[in-house]
Amino acid sequence: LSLQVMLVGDSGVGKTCLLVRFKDGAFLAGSFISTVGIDFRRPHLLTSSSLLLFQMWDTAGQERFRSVTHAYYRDAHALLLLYDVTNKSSFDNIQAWLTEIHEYAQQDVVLMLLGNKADATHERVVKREDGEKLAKEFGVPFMETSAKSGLNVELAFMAIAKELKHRSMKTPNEPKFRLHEYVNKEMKSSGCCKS
Ligand SMILES: Nc1nc2c(ncn2[C@@H]2O[C@H](COP(=O)(O)OP(=O)(O)OP(=O)(O)O)[C@@H](O)[C@H]2O)c(=O)[nH]1
Repeated sequence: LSLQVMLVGDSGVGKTCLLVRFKDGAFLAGSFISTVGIDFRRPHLLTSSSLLLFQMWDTAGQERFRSVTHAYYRDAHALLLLYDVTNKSSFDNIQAWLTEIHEYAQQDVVLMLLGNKADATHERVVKREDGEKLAKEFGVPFMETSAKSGLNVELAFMAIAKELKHRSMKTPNEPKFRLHEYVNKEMKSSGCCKS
């Protein structure tokens, strides 16, 4: 099963880093090299019952590459929409990203909202509750992630994979996979004080 997954969101929110963390288990520290146009990677994920091949499209967040990325939305099975919890405008732009997604992506595209850089406690300006609220408003699953610490990275990709796998099987007797419930159950809190 080959799944086309696209990472979208403002420039600098950590799309490339999240993908590298998932693929190689490493964090790209230091200088920030902005993605030009679109970057293709092919990691795979082993679930309990099968090997899932991901085709990952790491898109450029910069405005000047938007027309390039629009062309790819149509083929995406899933979209990971990222904002940066240390950057308010990346959060404020989520609505605009959602409008764009509705315009260009397939109607049944699997969508998940991710608040990245959850490790950056001191620089945080967007509260987790704000992310949760926005996600609820738009009916999309949400979690905070960190490409730096690895928080929820595997889980985000695994949740997407499970959802897509269930959709592709189309076996009527199989209980429906509930992405929201799975995410809520499995999600690790990034907060210090939640029990
Ligand atoms: N603290 C922290 N920094 C991060 C995290 N993820 C990414 N960064 C930093 O944020 C900067 C931008 O990361 P990228 O992954 O290149 O951002 P991008 O979204 O791919 O940007 P474009 O390619 O321009 O769209 C880099 O300096 C990273 O080191 C994270 O989870 N925590």
